[in-house]
Amino acid sequence: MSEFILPRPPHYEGALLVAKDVTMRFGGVTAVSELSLALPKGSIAGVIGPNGAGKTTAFNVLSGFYTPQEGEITLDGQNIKGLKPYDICRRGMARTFQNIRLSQHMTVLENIMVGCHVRRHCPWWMAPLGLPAFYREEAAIKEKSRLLAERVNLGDHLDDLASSLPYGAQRRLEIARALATEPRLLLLDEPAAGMNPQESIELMHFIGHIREEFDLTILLIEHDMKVVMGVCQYIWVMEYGALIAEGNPEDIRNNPVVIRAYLGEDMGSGGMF
Ligand SMILES: Nc1ncnc2c1ncn2[C@@H]1O[C@H](COP(=O)(O)OP(=O)(O)OP(=O)(O)O)[C@@H](O)[C@H]1O
Repeated sequence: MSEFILPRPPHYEGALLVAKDVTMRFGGVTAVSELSLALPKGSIAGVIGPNGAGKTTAFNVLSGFYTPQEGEITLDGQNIKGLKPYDICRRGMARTFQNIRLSQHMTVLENIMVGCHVRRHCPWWMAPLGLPAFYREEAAIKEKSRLLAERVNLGDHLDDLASSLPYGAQRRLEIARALATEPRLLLLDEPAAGMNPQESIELMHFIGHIREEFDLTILLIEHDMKVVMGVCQYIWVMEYGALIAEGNPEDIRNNPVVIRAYLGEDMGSGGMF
């Protein structure tokens, strides 16, 4: 019997996001190597791997921040490789960042409103003309943003600067801004980073709830294995840019190749899964 569970051929049927043989190089460094994955609609899935495995680069490639040298990427059957992040966002993919990228000098409400502008119908030049349609839409955007702020427990902080929020709240604000773009697919890059154990548990419930409420498919990168194992139905494992394993949390937890990849980082298998 084989010692480990090899990555399976992706099941493209019913997948919202598909990557086929995607390779991304930076000069001599191959950050992502022949990555293939198919993310089923409505699922919550994770990408894990040791530091430098290529996870964030994979997210940057999937969301249009980098164009890979090789491979194909489709969202709901449509090619998105080579499109700009804004266009990919308009097609229904939103994301958060490993290093929080909020407009720190803007308020909570303003940050969420920025996300809403992706779906704005009235062009900016209507504003100086004082056209009522523009102001009606602006009011609707404000109301939608207020409701989203409430949804992420920031309803009492609408006028606070993003920079004044604690770390965990900034992460929730990033998620609210992503939700404001009305995504079908949400990519979360290390959503539990910097959170204490109680906040991480709340985050797991929150991710499950927003998936239901907003009819989302969610792909996340996470180092906190309790969060990954608790919330993901399916997991891809990367090492040195390539997939080394995939499967449900049980498969991954017991996969010697995965344990070895992490042991190589001195993380130990006992406590981590
Ligand atoms: N813009 C870049 N230019 C050159 N090399 C890069 C660039 N971005 C990433 N890399 C390299 O690609 C490899 C993968 O990095 P990446 O940040 O994607 O890993 P990661 O799995 O997200 O790591 P971590 O868990 O530490 O965030 C690393 O060797 C990194 O140094």
